[in-house]
Amino acid sequence: MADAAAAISTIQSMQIALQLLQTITPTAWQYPPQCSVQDGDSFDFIVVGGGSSGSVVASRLTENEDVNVLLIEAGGYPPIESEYPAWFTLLARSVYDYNITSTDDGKTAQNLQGKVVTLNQGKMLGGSSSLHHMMHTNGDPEDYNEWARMLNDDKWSFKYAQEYLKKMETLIDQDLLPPEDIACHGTDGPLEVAKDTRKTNEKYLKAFEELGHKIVSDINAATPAVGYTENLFEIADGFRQSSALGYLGRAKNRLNLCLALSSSVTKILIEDQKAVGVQVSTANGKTYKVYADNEVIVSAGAINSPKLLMLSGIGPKKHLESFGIDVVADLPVGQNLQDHACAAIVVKTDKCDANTPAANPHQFPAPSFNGYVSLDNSTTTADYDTINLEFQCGSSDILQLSVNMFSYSYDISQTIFEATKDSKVIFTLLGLVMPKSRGQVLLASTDPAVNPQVYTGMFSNEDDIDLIARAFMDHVKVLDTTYFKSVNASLVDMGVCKDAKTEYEFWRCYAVAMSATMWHYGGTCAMGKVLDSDLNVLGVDSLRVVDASAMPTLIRGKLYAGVMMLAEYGADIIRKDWGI
Ligand SMILES: Cc1cc2nc3c(=O)[nH]c(=O)nc-3n(C[C@H](O)[C@H](O)[C@H](O)COP(=O)(O)OP(=O)(O)OC[C@H]3O[C@@H](n4cnc5c(N)ncnc54)[C@H](O)[C@@H]3O)c2cc1C
Repeated sequence: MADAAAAISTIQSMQIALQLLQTITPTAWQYPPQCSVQDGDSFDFIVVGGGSSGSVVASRLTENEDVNVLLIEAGGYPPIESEYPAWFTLLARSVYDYNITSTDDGKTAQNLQGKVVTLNQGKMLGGSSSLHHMMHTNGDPEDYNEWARMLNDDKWSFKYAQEYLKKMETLIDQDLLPPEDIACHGTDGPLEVAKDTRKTNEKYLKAFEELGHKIVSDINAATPAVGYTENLFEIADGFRQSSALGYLGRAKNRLNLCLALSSSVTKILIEDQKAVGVQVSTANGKTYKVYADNEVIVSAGAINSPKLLMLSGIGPKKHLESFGIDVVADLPVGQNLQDHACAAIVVKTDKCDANTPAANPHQFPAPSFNGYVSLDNSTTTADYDTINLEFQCGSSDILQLSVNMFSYSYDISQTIFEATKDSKVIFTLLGLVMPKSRGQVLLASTDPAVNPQVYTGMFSNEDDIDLIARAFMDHVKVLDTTYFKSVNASLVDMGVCKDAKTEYEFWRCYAVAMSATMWHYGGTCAMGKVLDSDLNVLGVDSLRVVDASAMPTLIRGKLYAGVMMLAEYGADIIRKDWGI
């Protein structure tokens, strides 16, 4: 416990020291300057939230210099620790995070601190892309084809979505991939991505190959997206490539883009079922109203977008009425919350590598490889994925990750850390790529400063528990492969589920006991439920939602690339609708 408590206190001290550095805004030069906004000002478009999606929308709309856009962001410029890829742990639970936690359901997350999930979300320009973990995966082509089927609108099918997946990116270090993979990538988009290849991963990939898994050079080029692979990251020249850097960096000299930072939208102004503007509250206590001649676009993320809509009278009628909010549109806002539920295991070896160099802050903090696995022949798409990280003996990184990022309890974090004291370990996060469970976001108060209530709904669907148990049983077969046997690999005992009678029972219990988030929240203002397939809010004119909440389902990968595709596509739909 002593080490875990010390790790938290070290992180908190570093966060405070770095906050002081941020008072001179050392990173601001890379982004648009702030502009002065007056009560009553009007713009062609107002974008709420300068995060991953909002940066895309504001940047794409202002490519036309006849169009003026106000981008309103609750946070400020990203701090220096956001730029160094290895330092993301310092951003979790800091002033750059909304510090939203789930509601204790008495079943999941019971080995996380406070028995709740810490639902990190970036509160700064670039939003969650300024603090996330930078793994760049497109999901499976079938994910988008499924959206098209659900929405009865072919424009979301992969053949069109792929154009936007390519439009957003520039693949650098092309020599690390074969030509057929390169053809699946963009070459002049705002977001730079690169492959992270490390020699130490070879033995692990070989072990999974021995079990019959495919090893793929690039999961984004694989159809179906199944196999084991080293990762592509949104890291270029040693720095994080957030959407703010990529998209707003390009727009920093545009006079038609007005950026308001440290400003929270507290309400969407709606007259006669038409969004006409927004009400804003600034960090220094000013409030004002601004107006949109064309549209208001909400890009506040999968937790804050539904909150803002509900505060503005758009949401489930009964729920809004219970808070005395006048109902503008009765829609299932906040329902359908999805996340990639997961749980961690740690495998311990009898090895310690001598003379390991200090971690390079310009790289992802540990060698990593991911697996996307289909459990049986009845499905061609993946059922589960794993993120696998190798940590050296005595690594304090794994402790910080466990205690501050995953928020495992001090006891569990200490158990993990003890395991590394005399052995190299592999930390694996195993999750379901297409969970059936659903949660919900509800208002906790009519005060816009209060975080909403989030019920993750994790493992509320029995099929998810069955699937993840089988997935764990499948994954741990790797302990019987040549390499893992040669280093006497064994699972670290987390002290949970001692009463389980069978292996299947153990993993069912373990997955729930050790459940955590992959931070891939989506679906809370889904197309087909709250939005039409052009991202318009049903029953309210001149209002769209463009962010992770608009996704009808998650994608079978990490979420960001899919969200960016949706934002690129959304910006194009808006431009076409307005002929700009
Ligand atoms: C810790 C973490 C790790 C992750 N790792 C990965 C990964 O490795 N790979 C991957 O693909 N995905 C990852 N993700 C998921 C991915 O980052 C998100 O799905 C994606 O960034 C969401 O984009 P968004 O535009 O919906 O929301 P955000 O990027 O969160 O943007 C929302 C923005 O709106 C602002 N805002 C909110 N409310 C208001 C308001 N009322 N007024 C004004 N502004 C407001 C916020 O401050 C924020 O800037 C991770 C996410 C997290 C949190």
